[in-house]
Amino acid sequence: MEPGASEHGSAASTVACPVCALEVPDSEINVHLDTCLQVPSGVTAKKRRLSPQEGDAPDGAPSPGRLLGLGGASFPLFHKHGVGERAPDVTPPSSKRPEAKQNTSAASACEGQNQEHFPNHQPPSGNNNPKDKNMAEKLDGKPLADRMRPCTLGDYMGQNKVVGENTMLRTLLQANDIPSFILWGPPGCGKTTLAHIIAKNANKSSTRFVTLSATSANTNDVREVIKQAQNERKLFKRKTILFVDEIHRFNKTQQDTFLPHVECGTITLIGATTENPSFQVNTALLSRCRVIVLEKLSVEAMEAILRRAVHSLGIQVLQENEQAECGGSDTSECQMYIEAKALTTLAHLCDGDARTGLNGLQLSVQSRLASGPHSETEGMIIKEEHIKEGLQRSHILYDRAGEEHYNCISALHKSMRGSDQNASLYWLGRMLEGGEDPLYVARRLVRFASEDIGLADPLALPQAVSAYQACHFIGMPECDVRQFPFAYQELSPLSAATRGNTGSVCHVFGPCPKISCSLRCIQQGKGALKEL
Ligand SMILES: Nc1ncnc2c1ncn2[C@@H]1O[C@H](COP(=O)(O)OP(=O)(O)OP(=O)(O)O)[C@@H](O)[C@H]1O
Ligand SMILES: [Zn+2]
Repeated sequence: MEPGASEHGSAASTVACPVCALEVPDSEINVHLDTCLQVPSGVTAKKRRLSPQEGDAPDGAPSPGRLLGLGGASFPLFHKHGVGERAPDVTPPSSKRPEAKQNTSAASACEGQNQEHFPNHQPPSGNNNPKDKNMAEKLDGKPLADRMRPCTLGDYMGQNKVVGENTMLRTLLQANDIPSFILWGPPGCGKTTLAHIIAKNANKSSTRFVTLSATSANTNDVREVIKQAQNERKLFKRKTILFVDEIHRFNKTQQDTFLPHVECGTITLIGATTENPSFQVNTALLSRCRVIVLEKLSVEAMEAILRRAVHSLGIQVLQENEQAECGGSDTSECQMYIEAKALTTLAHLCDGDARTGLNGLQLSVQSRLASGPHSETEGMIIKEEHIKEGLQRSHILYDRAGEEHYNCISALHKSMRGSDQNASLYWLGRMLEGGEDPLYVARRLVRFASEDIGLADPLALPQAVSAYQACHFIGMPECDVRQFPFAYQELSPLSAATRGNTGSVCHVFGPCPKISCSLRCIQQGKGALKEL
């Protein structure tokens, strides 16, 4: 049957789908097309002929025709179009479509912030308090970090150098004049979140927002997006912003695909990467995009993010001298509290990674809820120890093969050069905890002994070399205890001595020689020397 032409009287209000040729009621064609166009390319024509109802996945499950969005939410490809204004797709529908990778709206993650959107689910058994049930419902389903993803720059904490008042990026965003740029920063510092905010606030009638993740997309997906972008520009005068998460995962050839299209403005590219773009992104692409560096979130920003989450869960922050009170005589009124100190500790421990912080909070709350009924006279309190338990060990960013590997060894070298015992101990601990090869660090110590101490103490080099050998013989995990810090213990005072500073660190490891303990103390700002 010819598309759109129907001779049957009864079919006057139906129209043939240009994709699968199925007759669909006029009013449902847009919905049908959304489903029909996005059936994975491998699906046979027979399967394509499903009616929209049949094609839909069962309640709650993402249908095959839907594209996975950030954080697991799903969006139809033409999400932005209202049914009435929906534009027909001009690309051949049979061509391969990106499956489960692309997403044209980043907006819906923000829905999660409203409590109504929390899915219904049974709370853990063993606790029948209705208030707690409510809390458990809020915490079930999507991870808290994803649910708390801010939608406005107002809720976006920290990163003032990049998006603070009067910064260039902020001004451009406010003017809806978005340049191509690459966001570079450690995990959980808000790269994806910033892209979400841009998507949410972009002028919908003039801008289309598409998301790809380089972890799952391939060159064909990129070409597809570019083809659509060209059509959108030609036919509807809409520009396309393409957000590519983890852009460093694309190899140089794949990155080349973007070049001419960024150059001529068919797409505005926003890339996000945790790796140094100078090494991982094509120079040609770099010259077309500004690199914007996001920093690890500060402890203050982390606290603000955590407080916002705590507030949204209805948990009250308990100051040091405050007494937790049950809201009423009825247990159902019982309030959950979190110690202010616990929040601060969490903010310190997550090392500027908001995702880790929020997920740590979620875990502590959930485990507190699951621990069963609590006292009827006292509210339920999340204490520092619960937080620590939730995080298990201090979260430290380390990447043996990437950027952090060089950052940390450089920091260790420089702290030793500066005779800063706590700092060098911290960096050493951080590397060993992160799984670094101890011999790599020991080799650096040898270099340090010859370069930085040199003839000021001729014994430095033999000591460093014997430390290297000791590590070589013993290996991890034993060199975590005494053996390995030995190298540090020997060298740092030597460095101190060469600078006329006679500080000794022999007692640094004190009664607890485990480097991980010292690390934790330093991270919490206590200082290993004082603590142990
Ligand atoms: N600046 C911020 N303000 C408020 N919340 C933030 C901020 N940065 C991150 N978050 C929270 O942390 C979560 C993770 O952040 P996001 O996904 O943006 O990290 P990312 O930098 O893209 O990390 P990755 O490189 O691992 O993808 C978000 O869902 C959000 O809840
Ligand atoms: Zn169809």
